[in-house]
Amino acid sequence: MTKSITITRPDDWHLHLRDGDMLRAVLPETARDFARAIIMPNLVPPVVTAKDASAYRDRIMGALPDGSDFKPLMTLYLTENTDPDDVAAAFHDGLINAVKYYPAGATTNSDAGVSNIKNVMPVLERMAAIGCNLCIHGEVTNPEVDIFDREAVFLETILDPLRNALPELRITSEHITTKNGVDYVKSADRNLAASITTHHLIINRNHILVGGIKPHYYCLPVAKRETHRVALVDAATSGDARFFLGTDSAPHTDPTKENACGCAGCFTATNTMSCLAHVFEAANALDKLEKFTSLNGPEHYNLPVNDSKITLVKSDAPVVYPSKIETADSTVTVFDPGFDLHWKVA
Ligand SMILES: NC(=O)N[C@@H](CC(=O)O)C(=O)O
Ligand SMILES: [Zn+2]
Ligand SMILES: [Zn+2]
Repeated sequence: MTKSITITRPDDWHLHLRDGDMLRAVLPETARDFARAIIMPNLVPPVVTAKDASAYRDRIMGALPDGSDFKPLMTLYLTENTDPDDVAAAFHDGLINAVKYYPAGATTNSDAGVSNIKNVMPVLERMAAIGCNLCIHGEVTNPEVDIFDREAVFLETILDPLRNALPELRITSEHITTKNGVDYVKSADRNLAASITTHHLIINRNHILVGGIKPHYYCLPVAKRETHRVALVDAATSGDARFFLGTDSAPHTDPTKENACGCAGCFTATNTMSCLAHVFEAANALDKLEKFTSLNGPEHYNLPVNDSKITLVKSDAPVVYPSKIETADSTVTVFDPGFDLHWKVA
């Protein structure tokens, strides 16, 4: 039996495209299904100034497949030396849609991030005044805090005090992985939303660790126990406007993942819409998929909804997609949900 669903073309509110050969390899995977994406600035060196963002946007546009109308939404990487005037000018010019806060040392290429939030308050105050969104990787880095508790501790010790100090600041709590994150976002009546990844709707920590270590399921924030995954699915499929898709598709080459000190990141760009249709159908919530992938994000970012549509078709035979994509020097493994996928973008 064939089933289909037509929805507004989706956007990805958290995406890593990298640069150079990797950019050229992964960009078509997102541009195929998505109209826009918020582009993460954690390159080496990071995208810190308006000038950096403008040059990076040009490189992305140069790597787009012919005829693609995909639009990258640029961000700046917040450092303790970020100039509020540079951020304000970039936002007013429409060059950037958000600024990204990485706690120093929390994740891939975050060393230039924030060590003490006090040192970035002038930038955050300016962003609150002009309506520029702050995207946050919400994990503390204190070595004493257990890695599975780092998100919950961040909410209590950094995010909540920040929101009390600057209630006008618009914030995206990115890639939330816990029921604590869901509940915290639900408790906010304005200026706070959360992105949820594709893989955190599918895997829990057992998938990473049971029966041998699975490097391609290792990402940050690390997947938590099943009760948290269920809370994320409930939030994503609820239709609540405060939750939307940010895939956090984060390509690393196979040798850097399958390594004694493997990199964090799951590459989901290739099969994200197939995975999401599966998850939403299993939750009896296919009618909420469009809100999660296409409507709630633009509302939070004060952007128009896309006018084009996509159709997802369900077939009896499993969808065939590559298990790896090629880059100039290596391969990148595509996220394996662990079950057959039957939905596909037509
Ligand atoms: N999510 C990840 O595990 N990795 C991301 C960084 C990030 O989003 O934290 C990356 O850049 O590889
Ligand atoms: Zn992150
Ligand atoms: Zn990310």
